[in-house]
Amino acid sequence: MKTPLHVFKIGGHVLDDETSLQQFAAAFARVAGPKILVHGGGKGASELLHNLGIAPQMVQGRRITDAATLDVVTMFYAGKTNKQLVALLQASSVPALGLSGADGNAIRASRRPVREVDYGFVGDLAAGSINTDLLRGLLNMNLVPVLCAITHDGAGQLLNTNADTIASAIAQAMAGSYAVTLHFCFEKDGVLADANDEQSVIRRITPDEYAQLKADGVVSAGMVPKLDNAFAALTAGVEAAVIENALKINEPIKTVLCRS
Ligand SMILES: Nc1ncnc2c1ncn2[C@@H]1O[C@H](COP(=O)(O)OP(=O)(O)O)[C@@H](O)[C@H]1O
Ligand SMILES: CC(=O)N[C@@H](CCC(=O)OP(=O)(O)O)C(=O)O
Repeated sequence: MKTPLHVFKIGGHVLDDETSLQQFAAAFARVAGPKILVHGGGKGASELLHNLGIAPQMVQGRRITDAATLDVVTMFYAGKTNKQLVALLQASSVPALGLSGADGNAIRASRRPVREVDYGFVGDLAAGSINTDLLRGLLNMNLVPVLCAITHDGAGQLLNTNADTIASAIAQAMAGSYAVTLHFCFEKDGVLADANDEQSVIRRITPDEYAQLKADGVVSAGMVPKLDNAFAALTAGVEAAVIENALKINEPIKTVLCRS
């Protein structure tokens, strides 16, 4: 029997609000057993870039990351956001250890090739990108790795990688030795059948139902890459994938994704 491992991802809206973050940290502390946390911060990064006079640019959910943008997001994700989150987790007695993908060679990426769009310093993850030995070693020391969206190419270049993709890649890579549950946490209680009705959580979704929800436009925007990443993880051997409210991770309300 494989040991259970919980891989959590939290995103922009929750990270933006200190009260929500404190509530998440307290709930996260109650999750038993080995766990890993991946965080984004895209919403705050866009606000900061805007304030610095750099126009944020997103194409298909990925940030066009020129050299100036890379500097800002590195300072923001690997600096302020990661360290503030680690401090709040420590305050909730979680033995958190903050890492970028460069630290301990945790996540190696390759710069996205220029095709129709030049994404700049955006990193894609291939098989073998995740340093599973490092993560296993940290978990065996009873530490909780807290990873941000900054990766590296192994030749000295930092890169910006979507945090949902990182969480899914970690879940898939760790599935060889753990029974992994992947949790995508955000500010709603799950995937909603009606975007205007917070009570309309769809409790389970199969791949066929997902295709229909996407075609009908019920699932759109940032939820599409989240569900694509979650279903990809299920196909690649992750035991379970859920979409849930970051403030209610220990409550039964959530969307559970099913293989069929
Ligand atoms: N059916 C749906 N149910 C819930 N959220 C949805 C749905 N379709 C689209 N969304 C949108 O997807 C967003 C989540 O994606 P995103 O903003 O990228 O999250 P994060 O920054 O947490 O990764 C929600 O805030 C919501 O606006
Ligand atoms: C390449 C790319 O798009 N990177 C993302 C990384 C942060 C992220 O994914 O944040 P959320 O999960 O909060 O959206 C970005 O800079 O927005």
